[in-house]
Amino acid sequence: MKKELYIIGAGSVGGHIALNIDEYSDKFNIVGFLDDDPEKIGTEQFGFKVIDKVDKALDLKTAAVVVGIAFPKIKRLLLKKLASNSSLSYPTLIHEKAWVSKSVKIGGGCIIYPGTTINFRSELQDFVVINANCSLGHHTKVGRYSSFAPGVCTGGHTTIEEAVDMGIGVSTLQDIRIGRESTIGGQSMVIHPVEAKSAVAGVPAKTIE
Ligand SMILES: CC(=O)SCCNC(=O)CCNC(=O)[C@H](O)C(C)(C)COP(=O)(O)OP(=O)(O)OC[C@H]1O[C@@H](n2cnc3c(N)ncnc32)[C@H](O)[C@@H]1OP(=O)(O)O
Repeated sequence: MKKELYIIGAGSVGGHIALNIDEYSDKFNIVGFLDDDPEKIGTEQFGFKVIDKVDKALDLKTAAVVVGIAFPKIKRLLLKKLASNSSLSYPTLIHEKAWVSKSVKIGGGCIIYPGTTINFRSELQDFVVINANCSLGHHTKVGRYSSFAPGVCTGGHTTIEEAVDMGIGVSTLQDIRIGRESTIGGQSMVIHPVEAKSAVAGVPAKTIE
């Protein structure tokens, strides 16, 4: 029997999952969205109803939930709130056209979009979103809640800590560490370690104000 699946966030990530769930898994029936935007509640988005606010998930019993939100800090805040409902489960969704090497470890609640490749001995913690056409080099480590926009390429042994926002088309040199809660601007080439809670951009990536 298929399990009921709620999608949190009726935005671009949630919409992508709603429209393409059959390419991720045949184990779920989407019930609808939960979203805090009052203008969306009661409307239909991407073919499914926006049923209620996110808090509704606190009352659900044994449902599966996908957090369709890319912004790491919003994702983290929301998941900390939902942690009080221990009956929720968070499946990891990997698109059928992603390639994941043997020996890769992927935590719960992750979303891996099509076209992405993840090379050997990489590790993704919980609630990581990897958008389309990313290439994660061998031994890449990604901390929980971090998100990659499309086209991010990591060199081997890159370490990305918790809740990092990797902008569209970012690349990293091998052996780079990016500190927690940092933001990396689109199309940046990261060649030096990035301190926690900083914003860097450019080629090579430098701190921006
Ligand atoms: C499918 C999808 O749509 S996924 C989402 C795709 N979108 C992204 O990935 C967005 C990535 N975001 C960015 O690159 C943003 O510019 C950020 C987050 C790095 C910075 O945004 P803000 O904090 O608003 O910075 P702001 O626009 O004020 O720019 C600050 C300075 O950094 C520079 N800067 C900003 N982004 C970049 C960048 N990507 N590369 C080089 N320089 C940049 C600006 O030119 C500016 O420089 P100045 O002070 O000399 O004029």
